[in-house]
Amino acid sequence: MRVCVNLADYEQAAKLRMTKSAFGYYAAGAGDELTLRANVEAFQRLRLRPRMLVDVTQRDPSTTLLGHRVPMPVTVAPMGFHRLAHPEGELATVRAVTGQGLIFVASTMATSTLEAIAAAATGRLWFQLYCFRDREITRSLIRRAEAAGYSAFQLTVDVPVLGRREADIRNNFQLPEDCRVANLEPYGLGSIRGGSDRESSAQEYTDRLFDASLTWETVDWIRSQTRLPVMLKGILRGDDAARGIDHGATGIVVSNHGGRQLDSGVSTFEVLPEIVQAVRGRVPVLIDSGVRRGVDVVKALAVGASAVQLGRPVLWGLAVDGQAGVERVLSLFRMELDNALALCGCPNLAAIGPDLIARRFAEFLS
Ligand SMILES: Cc1cc2nc3c(=O)[nH]c(=O)nc-3n(C[C@H](O)[C@H](O)[C@H](O)COP(=O)(O)O)c2cc1C
Ligand SMILES: CC(C)CC(=O)C(=O)O
Repeated sequence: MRVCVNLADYEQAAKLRMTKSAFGYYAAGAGDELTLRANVEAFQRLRLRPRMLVDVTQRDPSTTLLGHRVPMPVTVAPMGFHRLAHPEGELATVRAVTGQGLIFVASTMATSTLEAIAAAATGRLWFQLYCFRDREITRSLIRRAEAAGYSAFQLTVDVPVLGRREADIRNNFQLPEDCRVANLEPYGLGSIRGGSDRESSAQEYTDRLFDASLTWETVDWIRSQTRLPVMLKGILRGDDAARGIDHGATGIVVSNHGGRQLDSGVSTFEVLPEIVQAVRGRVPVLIDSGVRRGVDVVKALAVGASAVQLGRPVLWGLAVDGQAGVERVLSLFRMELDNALALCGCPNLAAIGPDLIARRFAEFLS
């Protein structure tokens, strides 16, 4: 096998190892995948103005997120069904992520229970919450996550219904028999199979069970159920971010679900300035969707984000080599970040500021 030297190489290597249906589920965006592509392109378009003649022999990319010290401003985004990539699924991922001191965000749709993930972890965990029509299920998930030691929630607000992921429809995506929605098993909802043979079973499952009537009142209700911090994941507008803070959100995750929901929706990086401005430093702003290079972290922080969340590349590492594959993906990413910091003249994250951002030539002339 060719050596993987960046995260894109891991995607190619993972594709060779996975079934068409599983790879399609991980890789796909909604519709024409316009937003999926725009996410990566938005990061790529921004150019940086590196600062010279700064002593960068000592470099420290560490930071604090919700009161917890982390070695770099990167968390692993919540993603469902890790066992499609590797038999050890989320357990391998969480060992790799927390082993490097990073925060793992466990998905409601994990193929290991949140309790088993917590038992395998050696560090900080957050729990991603989907709100079910049956509020008792949602309440029970909150209780279980608290009891298992998770320290914050990310409430996902961008899935009132699932986006149309056409790869899944074409492949009639089903979870294999040995992959279960483990957290939902106690409520008799562990299987994602069946439905129409022209649809994705994930679509059928979410249509049946997820609460499409989610509103700001639901955010209040979730907050009333827990004393833990609740971040809102899936915010794409400054006014929604400000409103979220009014409703007690303790963090904003700028996300379009990796281009899997509204196709033609804005890329996350292009709306980051608007959201940073609306938040005014009151809570941390995280960004995901399209982060593929260490230098993207510098770009996000220069615009005012506190951290990024890494999505699909972690699954590619898992598919290629289980825990070791995830460790290697994270190490590569960290090396890229370290290199970018040094070359920008930033010995630490405090040195990253808006002055690093190059204005476009057209703006120069106007
Ligand atoms: C295979 C897959 C499964 C996902 N499952 C969830 C999920 O269960 N809950 C959630 O809030 N977001 C989910 N997401 C969205 C991610 O949390 C994140 O927003 C996205 O992957 C970031 O984009 P990127 O993959 O381009 O880095 C999923 C994404 C992928 C690719
Ligand atoms: C089954 C889905 C709801 C999981 C998810 O969030 C996704 O596939 O993007």
